[in-house]
Amino acid sequence: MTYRAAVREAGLRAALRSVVKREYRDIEAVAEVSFELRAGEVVGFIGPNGAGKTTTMKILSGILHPTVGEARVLGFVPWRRQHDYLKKIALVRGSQPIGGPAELTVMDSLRYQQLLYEVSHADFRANVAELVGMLDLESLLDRQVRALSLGERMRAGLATTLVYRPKVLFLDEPTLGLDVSAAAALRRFVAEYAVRTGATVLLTSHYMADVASLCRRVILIDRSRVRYDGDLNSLATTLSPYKLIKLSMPDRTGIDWERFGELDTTQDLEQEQVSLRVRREAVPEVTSELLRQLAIVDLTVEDPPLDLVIDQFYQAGRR
Ligand SMILES: Nc1ncnc2c1ncn2[C@@H]1O[C@H](COP(=O)(O)OP(=O)(O)OP(=O)(O)O)[C@@H](O)[C@H]1O
Repeated sequence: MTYRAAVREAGLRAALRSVVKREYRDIEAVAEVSFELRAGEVVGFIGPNGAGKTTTMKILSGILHPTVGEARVLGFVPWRRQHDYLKKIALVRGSQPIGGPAELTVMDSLRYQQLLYEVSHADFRANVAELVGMLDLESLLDRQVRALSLGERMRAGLATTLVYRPKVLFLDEPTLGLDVSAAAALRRFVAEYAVRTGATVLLTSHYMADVASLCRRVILIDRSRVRYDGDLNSLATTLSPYKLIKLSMPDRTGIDWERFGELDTTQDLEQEQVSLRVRREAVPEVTSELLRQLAIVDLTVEDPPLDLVIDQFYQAGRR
């Protein structure tokens, strides 16, 4: 997907000139992105700002027509926007949690969706009852959408989107701006919804907690290309050549840590702890040297935290 974006220099003169003669620049948003999801999978789609995640979601949900390339979801070409397709999928964006007129109450918004998506009365009643329970919406049903808080809007938005039971869900930063407990509640809801309905979910989020709690598989894109597609647990092994050796010892004076590895200062450690970054292949040898030479009380070898690994990966891509 290449966007054609209008550009101009700063200043009033350039602004006036651009009214007569517009200049454009091509922006390649999604280039080498290719993947396949199995029905019922919940997959994390992660990447730094501007990587092309939202553009991919918009293509797959039929909002954007890509400049080149192919996509099929449930056998449909998304950008043909066939009614039968749109009834089976949903795009939920954390930045715009709920659509439709903001003057409506939450219940009216649900009914509006019922008409739009032709949900039978029986299905509507059953789905609303289930969603109201799962999302704790009872007290919000008679409230106007415009007067809801961000977290409440997200819950109401999920209910209005899911009331027609889409089979494929595109969740674009669903926890954006939510507090810790609202984000955790949303994660629980998505996990439970996916299990109950067998929906396929593609989720973008900058919070690794979302991805780690919901997805076994992640697709990592950077600068419009897929850089990793696989098991979340293997991500650290693939992206980072280092492990962390954490050790506890009461007396740490006069030790030249550089002989063993690189001191890692990114972690919150207890007073007696030290964390060393050591290349994976050197871990057995360094560990035995540490134990032989120093009076260590406790030693563990860990993969670096995923957030850190991913951040380092993003930083490396910027250089
Ligand atoms: N409507 C548009 N016109 C021109 N360029 C666009 C448009 N929308 C997005 N882009 C550009 O396309 C690239 C990918 O944007 P996209 O929104 O898909 O990224 P993202 O991975 O979702 O980022 P973020 O994490 O910041 O939401 C960026 O360089 C962005 O500036």
